[in-house]
Amino acid sequence: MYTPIEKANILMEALPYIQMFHGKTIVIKYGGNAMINDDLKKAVMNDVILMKLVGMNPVLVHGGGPEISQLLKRLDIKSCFVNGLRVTDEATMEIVEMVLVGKVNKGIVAQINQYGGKAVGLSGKDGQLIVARKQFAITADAHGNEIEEDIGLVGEVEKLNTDIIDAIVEKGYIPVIAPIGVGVNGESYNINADTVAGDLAVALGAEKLVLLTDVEGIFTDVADKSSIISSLRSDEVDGLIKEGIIAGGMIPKVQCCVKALEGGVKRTHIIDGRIPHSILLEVFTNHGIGTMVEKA
Ligand SMILES: Nc1ncnc2c1ncn2[C@@H]1O[C@H](COP(=O)(O)OP(=O)(O)O)[C@@H](O)[C@H]1O
Ligand SMILES: CC(=O)N[C@@H](CCC(=O)OP(=O)(O)O)C(=O)O
Repeated sequence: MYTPIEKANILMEALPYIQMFHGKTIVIKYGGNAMINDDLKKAVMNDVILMKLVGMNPVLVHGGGPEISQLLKRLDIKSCFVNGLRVTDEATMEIVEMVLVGKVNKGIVAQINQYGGKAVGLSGKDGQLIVARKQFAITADAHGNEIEEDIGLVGEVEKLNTDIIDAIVEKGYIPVIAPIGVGVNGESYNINADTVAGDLAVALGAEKLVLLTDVEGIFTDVADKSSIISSLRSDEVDGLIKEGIIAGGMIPKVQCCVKALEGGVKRTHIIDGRIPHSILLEVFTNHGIGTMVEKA
């Protein structure tokens, strides 16, 4: 148990961070276990509500890959990934949009509102927020030559029209964004949620980008928990990828941090969404958690 003075000191630790981030935008990519476990879910929602109430502007971008895969399985549609991106034909796109926009997005919005926050859900179609174009996956043919592989309705961000976010934030709401893009002919595109979060952080001139994941952060040896890298410079990233130290799903995450830093975002963090209130610990305390990726 803490004494009253210890409790007061803990609260005071947050003051410089509240001052530093007052009026500033913080983009949070919400995904992984923190989206499945009820207690973790509640902790994330309350962290975001707290940030908003002390004058920060949190913007939540959510994933939902596991929920999409679950429904596809129930419908007997196979999930297939190339470079971590879901191959998306028309039938899959319909499910992706139903799950992300209809279910996940509205679920998050309802929960934030239930806990006393004010949230508005958007997909990339609302206010033409995320204009997208088709993305090809870069793979290799049998001779090792680089080729562009058609992965269907997977998109990349072409343009972000952030007016709708500005309007919502100005009215005191927390924007909750599903990573669905809209093409020039009104067609839907499936976009990786980390990518949307990174691009949006740049477009909004965010102070911070926080990516929640299911590991403690970036390790030099994934098998050795003591090898966590607490701070990484953006010019070290390519070398770690080439050496195979950063691999798999961590590659797009760290690359999206680098892109965000190059686009002017001050700080980017990859943190463990399995820790209750990990966002609070990162934003409001002296001992940030996970891995911070900073500009070289
Ligand atoms: N150097 C590394 N440090 C930490 N995780 C790594 C590293 N290299 C590869 N990974 C893998 O990346 C995974 C995180 O990516 P991913 O599973 O796509 O996350 P999410 O589901 O949160 O989007 C980790 O679970 C881990 O298996
Ligand atoms: C193109 C692509 O792969 N899109 C992702 C979109 C959801 C997502 O990114 O969810 P997570 O963050 O939970 O992985 C998908 O279809 O799974």
